[in-house]
Amino acid sequence: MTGTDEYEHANVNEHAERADGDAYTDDDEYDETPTIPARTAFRRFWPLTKGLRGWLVAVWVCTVLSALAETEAILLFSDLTDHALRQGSLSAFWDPAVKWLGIAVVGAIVAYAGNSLAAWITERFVMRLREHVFDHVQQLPPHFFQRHRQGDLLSRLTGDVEAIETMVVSGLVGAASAAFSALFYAAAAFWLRWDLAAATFVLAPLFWLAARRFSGSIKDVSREGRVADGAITSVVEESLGNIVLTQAYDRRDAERRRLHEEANAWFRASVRSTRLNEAYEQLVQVIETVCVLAVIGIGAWEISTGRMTLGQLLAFAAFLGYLYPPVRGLAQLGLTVNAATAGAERLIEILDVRPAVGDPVRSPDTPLGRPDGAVEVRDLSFRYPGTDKPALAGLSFSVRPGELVIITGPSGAGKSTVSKMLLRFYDPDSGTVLLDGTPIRDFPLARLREYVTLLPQETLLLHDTVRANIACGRPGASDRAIVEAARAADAHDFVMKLPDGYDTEVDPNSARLSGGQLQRLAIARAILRDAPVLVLDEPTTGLDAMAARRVVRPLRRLMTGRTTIMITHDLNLAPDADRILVVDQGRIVETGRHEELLARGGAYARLHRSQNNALMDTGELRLPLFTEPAATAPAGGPVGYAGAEAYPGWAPQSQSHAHATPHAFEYTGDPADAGAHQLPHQLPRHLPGRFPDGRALFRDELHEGVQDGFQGTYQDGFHEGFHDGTHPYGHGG
Ligand SMILES: Nc1ncnc2c1ncn2[C@@H]1O[C@H](COP(=O)(O)OP(=O)(O)OP(=O)(O)O)[C@@H](O)[C@H]1O
Repeated sequence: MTGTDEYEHANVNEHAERADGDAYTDDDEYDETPTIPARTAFRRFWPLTKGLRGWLVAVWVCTVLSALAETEAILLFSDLTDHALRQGSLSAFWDPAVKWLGIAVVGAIVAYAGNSLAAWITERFVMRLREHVFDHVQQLPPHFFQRHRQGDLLSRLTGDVEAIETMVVSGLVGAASAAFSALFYAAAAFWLRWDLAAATFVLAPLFWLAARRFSGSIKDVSREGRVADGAITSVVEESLGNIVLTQAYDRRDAERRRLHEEANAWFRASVRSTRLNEAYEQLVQVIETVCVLAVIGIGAWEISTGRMTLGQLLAFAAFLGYLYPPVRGLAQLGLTVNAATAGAERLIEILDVRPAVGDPVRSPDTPLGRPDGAVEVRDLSFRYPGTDKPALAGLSFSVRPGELVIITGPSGAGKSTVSKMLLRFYDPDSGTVLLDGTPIRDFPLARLREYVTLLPQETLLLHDTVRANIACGRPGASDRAIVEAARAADAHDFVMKLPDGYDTEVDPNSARLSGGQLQRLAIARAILRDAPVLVLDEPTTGLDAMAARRVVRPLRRLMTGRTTIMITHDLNLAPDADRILVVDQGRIVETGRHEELLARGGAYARLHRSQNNALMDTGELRLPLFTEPAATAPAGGPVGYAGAEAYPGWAPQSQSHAHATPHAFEYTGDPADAGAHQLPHQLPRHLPGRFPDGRALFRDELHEGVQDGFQGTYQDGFHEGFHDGTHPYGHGG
């Protein structure tokens, strides 16, 4: 029994088993957390105790032994009173005293072992539960996070998780020990004087009535407390995240008021909760006093008639003294469990939100290898959960391997939704996305996202070193590969200027890096990932003209040789695209090349005009992405790159229908000496090569002027490298 075993199979997501198969969505229920009975909540989390249950039994055994030891000690006390104390005999003292001491020592050891074990089980359970909920939350669709306050989610993952522990583990252990103790003390009391014990137990239901009276209110107030706790965390989190707005607009008072309001709710719930618990405690004290007085009264009468000794009465009173705490504990436990149910409800609410997508149920008939990158979107329609308006309505397009397709259109047209479909953040309501002819639903999610890389609008950073931030593109990448990727992304120079170079810690709010630098780190990460399909969501948005200019070259290196779908408002890159799709209201309204669309004078021409009036000149962005064939290529061969086969070992790979030019050159010679063959320098720049092992080679021109290349300083040349950051044969140039 290791504690971690088996539990992975525990099914806490009970909704998966629901007979009616209802898919919970979080649309309507999140506003008001559903009320769940304690028993249902307990059953829901019980599976997480798998592998810990043996230890729970061990704790119970310790509890039983410890209760037995206490019982025996009380009986010895009665013996001492009647024989040693009343008769004043020292010789009658030693025997029971030694026994008592022995029992006390054994009892202490057992109690220590039991309590330590209980703490271990408790913390293990909390850890599992937190990981389980965290894991689940990480699979939830993007709109879940847009709609829910992060602070509240944090509070659910911390406070509510701990609350559930008091219900499942501590609750169970507490209930068992209280029940065993109560049973032993009651049995001992009956054994001493059954009639006296029976008279006392007549009053026991009073405890139960008192607990019942309070439990509902305590659950309500706990729920209010948990909600207020989430709200406080949210306000603090949001306020700190918006500190610039707060300071720039002097919103300190407004933020303080917001915190005060939430803190007030917490304050009221907290005070009410303490008052209720205290009232319950005091009521129970009074009930106990009534019981004790009843025993002393009956006892006095019994002693006066000679039917009872003083030692027996004292032992009896001691049993009652021991008996009440567990009885009270049992009733109190009901209250604690009820309070914990409020936390459980909040976690179950999250656990019931289903991930929008999952891995394919059965593996495809043919194994899915690395695709070439042909993307086909067929008749895609999609509505975000909880909305009436479709975000996509019958959208279709296809992209051949290596092509660049730009998706543009007005705000809210559905462009980013297309990127979410390509990465399968959501499945469409109808239609399909195919990658190399295979529906993307048939790819395991992890595999799909390895083949289709997203460069999102906002640059996402881990709170870690620069090295780790690049390496997360391909976990396990060598340092050399990381540095090469950073070089290809034009990030190496600025990284080296950071205080600790690649070991400099950065974080999402780091002021250390500019927007353009962050974007270049993201490009390095994507280069390292080396996926055949790239989805770029507004890669230059938010950057000023200079910064945008600096990311163009690394972006080109990234895009070369990959299928690229670029979502952008920025039409400066449009002349380079093999095809432009203009999207509006979830449909494609125009498609064609830049010049054709401009000549047509339709939606695209209007968009282009409005942008040109609005945008600053971004100069270099207008450079064509793929330069025209080099004049030096020998003539007389296939269309576009005539005579390319004249270069030993290399042949043109595929051709764009738009340009009738190859997208790449493929090494067709002996794989054994692939590394020894450079792409012939006469071949046009920007065209990638591919080696038989599938690794793509990029080639591009260097900056004008002097720049650090792979192995030295270059001037007006070009260099080559593998997209995975390794370098085949030194450098070109
Ligand atoms: N999480 C969401 N929940 C509900 N509706 C959404 C959600 N995200 C987007 N939408 C809606 O879907 C439609 C398409 O949104 P999308 O983000 O794809 O547009 P876009 O073309 O990328 O816009 P922009 O250029 O402003 O980024 C819009 O009407 C938008 O309001």
